[in-house]
Amino acid sequence: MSGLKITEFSVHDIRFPTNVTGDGTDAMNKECDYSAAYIVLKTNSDLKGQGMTFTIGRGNDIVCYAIEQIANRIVGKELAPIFADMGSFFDFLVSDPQHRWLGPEKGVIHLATAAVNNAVWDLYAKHEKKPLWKLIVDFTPEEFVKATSFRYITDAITKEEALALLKEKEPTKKAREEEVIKKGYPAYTTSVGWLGYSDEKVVRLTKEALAQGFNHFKLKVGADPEDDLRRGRLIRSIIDDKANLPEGRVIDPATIKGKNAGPAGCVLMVDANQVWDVPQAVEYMKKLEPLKPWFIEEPTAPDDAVGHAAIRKALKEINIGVATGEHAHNRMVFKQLLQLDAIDVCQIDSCRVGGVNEIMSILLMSAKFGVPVCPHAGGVGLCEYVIHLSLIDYICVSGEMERNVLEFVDHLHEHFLYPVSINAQGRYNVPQDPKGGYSIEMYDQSMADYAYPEGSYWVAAADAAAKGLPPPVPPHP
Ligand SMILES: C[C@H](O)[C@@H](O)[C@@H](O)[C@H](O)C(=O)O
Ligand SMILES: [Mg+2]
Repeated sequence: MSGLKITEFSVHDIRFPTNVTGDGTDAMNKECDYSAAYIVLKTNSDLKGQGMTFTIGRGNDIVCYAIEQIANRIVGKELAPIFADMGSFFDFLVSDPQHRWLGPEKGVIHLATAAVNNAVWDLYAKHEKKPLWKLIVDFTPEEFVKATSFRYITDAITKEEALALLKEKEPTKKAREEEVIKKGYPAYTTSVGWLGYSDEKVVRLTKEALAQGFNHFKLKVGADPEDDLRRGRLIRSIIDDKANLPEGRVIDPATIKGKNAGPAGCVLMVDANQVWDVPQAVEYMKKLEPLKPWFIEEPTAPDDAVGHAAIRKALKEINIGVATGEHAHNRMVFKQLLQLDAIDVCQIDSCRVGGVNEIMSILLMSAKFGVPVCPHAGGVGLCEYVIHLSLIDYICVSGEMERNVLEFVDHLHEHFLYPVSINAQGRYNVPQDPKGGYSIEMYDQSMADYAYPEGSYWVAAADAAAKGLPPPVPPHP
């Protein structure tokens, strides 16, 4: 590898018109075009690294500009010393005082950091000819700790504690790797219950998801309690009826323990996307108690760790848990959520925090505090990313899988060269292609068609708008 260098990069504003079909909508985000602020890192060899962060449309260009500014700092850098010390590389990425002033480690600048950092991890994995998860799973505990970001979290977990935790899991790693390759990783679906879907669509998609093997379903709530109850009861009426289970389907009790599962072994979760104040969240969730959800996700402002703790305490008496994390912008927010006993489920986002190194910190803290990690994946490319992170969590860090569920949304996978897939038991297959890296490479054609505003789709949409016609509906396989 001697002499391998980053020589240049290109940044792409790619937007998919999910708003046309209402995909991805929730009580806070009633319109959204799933978008990727995407970077391709080039080297003085054939090797390329791809990375992205997720936005919901407008504003993707602002993130792209920030990505350019961060990527400028790594052009010309040799890769051997970076790969040998990814922890120091992360510190370098977040330590430019001018960029740091814009965060630190939050907001647009941190989203951009994630895209660049994830692209370097992708390069590293491809260079080693391993999928990203396997690259990290093959680290020694010492290498794992070296690549993790510990700044500002040593009051929650020290390097020594992390090392001890990883060493304890080390002897049984191989067995877990074999098991998950055979069985797949547990998943749940959100794409049955987007807020903008009609009741008919919710019913149809719930039946389809059940037939596909899912037994965990998430519904968007928070716009109107009567609507939520009606939609939730519709879903419950399908998933609680044993007759609807696919033939021969047996649900493992370990996957549903303590989750308010219904008589057919199915679990419902609800997600409010931050619409409530703390007391409102408690009052509203009391109204939704008949739905018996396992948890309420994002009940209030994502930075409010104390507020989440208060909601969790209040909802304990009606046996509803609290989940959050998709908008928790760095490891320090997760630290506080864990230290305050504020969450039952930790929902990391692969590109809202600064990329893989920071995820490793959060996985370690969650394992120490005994909180399951169920990553957020409602967006474009996020499912492709997070399966790698859940595998790292299971094989190296927590050693637990059946209590966990990884979010799955069935949108836009056709644009990726190494898309995720779900097996007949409703579980994620393990990505195995040695060329796939962090699974985020997009087809050139997709990047060209959906580039904003010059891609063929957006030109056609602008033409339609000029003629007063509705936007074209993109083909879905
Ligand atoms: C706007 C997005 O689709 C969100 O609704 C989505 O990420 C969601 O919160 C989720 O949990 O998947
Ligand atoms: Mg959510």
